[in-house]
Parts: sequence; C-alpha cells; structure tokens
Amino acid sequence: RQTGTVETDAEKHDVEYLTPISIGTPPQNLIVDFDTGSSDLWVFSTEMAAKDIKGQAVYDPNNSSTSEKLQGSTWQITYGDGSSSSGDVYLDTVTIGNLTVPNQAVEAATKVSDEFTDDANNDGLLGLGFSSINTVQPTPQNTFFDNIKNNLDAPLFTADLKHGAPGSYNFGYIDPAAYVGNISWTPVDSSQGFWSFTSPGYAVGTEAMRNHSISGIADTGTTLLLLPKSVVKAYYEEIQGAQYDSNQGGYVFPCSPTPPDFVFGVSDGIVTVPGDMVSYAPVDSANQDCFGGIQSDTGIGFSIFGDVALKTSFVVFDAGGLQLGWGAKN
Ligand SMILES: CSC[C@H](NC(=O)[C@H](Cc1ccccc1)OC(=O)N1CCC(N)CC1)C(=O)N[C@@H](CC1CCCCC1)[C@@H](O)COc1ccncc1
Repeated sequence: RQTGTVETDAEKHDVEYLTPISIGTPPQNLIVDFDTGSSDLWVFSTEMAAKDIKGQAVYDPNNSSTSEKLQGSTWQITYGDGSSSSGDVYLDTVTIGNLTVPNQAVEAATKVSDEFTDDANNDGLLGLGFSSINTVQPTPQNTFFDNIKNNLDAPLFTADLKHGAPGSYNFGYIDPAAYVGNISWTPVDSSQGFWSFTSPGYAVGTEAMRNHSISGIADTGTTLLLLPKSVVKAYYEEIQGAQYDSNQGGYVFPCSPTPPDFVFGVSDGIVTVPGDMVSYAPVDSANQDCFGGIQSDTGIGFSIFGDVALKTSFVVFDAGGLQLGWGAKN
C-alpha cells in the first residue's frame, strides 16, 4: 500500500492549476491540468502538426522504450467551453510524484483546438473523473487514479488548491495537517461519470441560508463557480453596480468595495467563498470593473463547483465511500 503527493501551480488569476507528470522511459516531463470533470489522460505529442504546437512540451512515444501502441484505438473529446482534441492511444509508464502506473493509457493528440494551442503552459489533461466517461474507442480506458487506487492506502485523493499560490494533490491519504475542524461529507452520484453532489442551500453574505437544492459537480478543471441563474441573480442583486455584461459574457461589478461572501451548504456543514475570491479578475486595466467568479450554469445541465469554490477548502474525493469531503483549510 502506498500514498503520494504532487504540487500544483496556480496560473494567473487561478485560471487553471498545472501539475507535473512524467511519461515513458526515459521519463518525459510534461505539465498538465488535473481535471476531476473529465476522464481522459491526453497530451500534446509528436504526432501533431507543428503549427498546432506553440510552446507546449510534447510526448514522443517513439522515444520511450516502454510505449506500446494500442492498435486501432482512438479518442475524441469536447469540453464544456467548446475546446476539443483527438488522437490515438499508447500504453506507457506514467509517474505522478512517487506513484507509478506501468501501463497507463496515454492518449497522444494528433489534433487540438485553438484554445489548447493558445494555452502555452498546458501540455494536456489528466482526467480524475470516473472511467465510465473515458472517450477511447472501441474500448474505454481507466484513469490513472482508477489504475492505482487499489494499491493506495485508501481509494481516495485530495485537492488542496490555493488562491494565487501552489497547492497539492495527495493520493491515498487525508493529511490531517491540511484542514481544521471536521470534514463535511456528502454522497456522490457517479452515474454521469462526474463527482456529482447536491448542496441543500445557499446564503448571500450574512443572510440566513435559503433552502434551495443545487446539484452540481466538483470540478478542478473549471475555473469559475457556475450556479443556477436564479441563485446568481440573487447574489448579484446585493452588489451595487453589478450587471450582466454581454460583451464579457457574464456578470461584472465594481472591484471595490469587496462583494459579499457566498455560502453554500454541504450536508451538515457550510462552505464560504470569501467575497474577495468572487472578484475573479479585472475586466481591463482601464476601469475598475471585475468579472465575477460566480456565473450562470445555463445550458450545461448541472452546476459546476469549479476552482473558485474548491480553492476555499480542502476537498476529499473518496471513491471508496463514493463521497466528497469538504474541510476548512488549515
Ligand atoms: C462549462 S465547463 C467550462 C470549463 N472550462 C473552463 O472553466 C475554462 C478552463 C480554462 C481553459 C483554458 C485556459 C484556462 C482555463 O475557463 C473558462 O471557461 N473561463 C476561465 C476564464 C474566464 N474569464 C472565463 C471562463 C470546462 O470545459 N472544463 C473542462 C476541463 C477544461 C477544458 C479546457 C482546458 C482546461 C480544462 C471539464 O472540467 C468540464 O468539462 C465539461 C463540463 C460540462 N460538460 C461537458 C464537459
């Protein structure tokens, strides 16, 4: 039985969190986005057209003595923001921190959409969702976590994302030094392949909690906190000068004064998103308006508790108990 830990770095405005992994023999080092909202491990590769690579590190299966092509297998994925990628599949050794999976399905990109080409710091995605939504055809493949979870002290991983600072992903153990008080546990519905749960209610600032079920996914790969339109409207009504800005594609408001906190329930506990984390980022250097970190989930089909929510807490993704744990950061 083993455990592992790896540091993850917050990009500017915490827009995404990037984590080092290594693939192949000798090890090829890439930096990827750990994404609990999807279940494919795919990377930029030497099989892509040179014009689609702008600064990213690439995986070269021909330069790895342990790579083995998964003949006839292909993959294609489209994300919630419309970005997409596709390619073929190799089995190869993947190491994260001190943890190694010898024959992990590594999805080598042959094509990626412009959003990926333009994101120079990101060499690919490592899915930490449930393997049921892996896109490899004809036979879906297991995630890194599914491949290693039975060798871990416990079949769980934790995400400790920080605001503008490196955070960490731990595998197989809950670090008691990472949180204070009790962890609030809530059951997970994995039927759609996501870490889905239902929050019983929410509150704006110091107001009383409103009973309003919010069903959504805990998603490290989504930057913002995407909630039902009615909840978002109720929140921004409390901020002087807040308005929906169709150019920006979301609610915008004066960066100061600090907006009210947003509180959501997690079974018997609560999670507070501090107002200063709701001011996601200035819309432009000129005026003092900020793009909101809380936006609508319209069109997605469920809410998304993305990085704006996750970085407030120490979050346990427990596949054994099929439950999510939210703890107050130490
Ligand atoms: C409505 S899910 C939107 C979400 N993508 C985001 O959150 C992107 C992330 C990003 C992209 C590029 C640079 C920096 C950050 O960021 C923004 O969209 N924004 C940040 C910046 C802000 N100004 C505008 C909003 C999303 O598809 N996540 C997926 C993973 C994501 C894909 C793109 C690369 C980074 C990882 C995944 O977990 C959820 O997949 C689905 C969700 C729902 N059904 C299907 C798929």
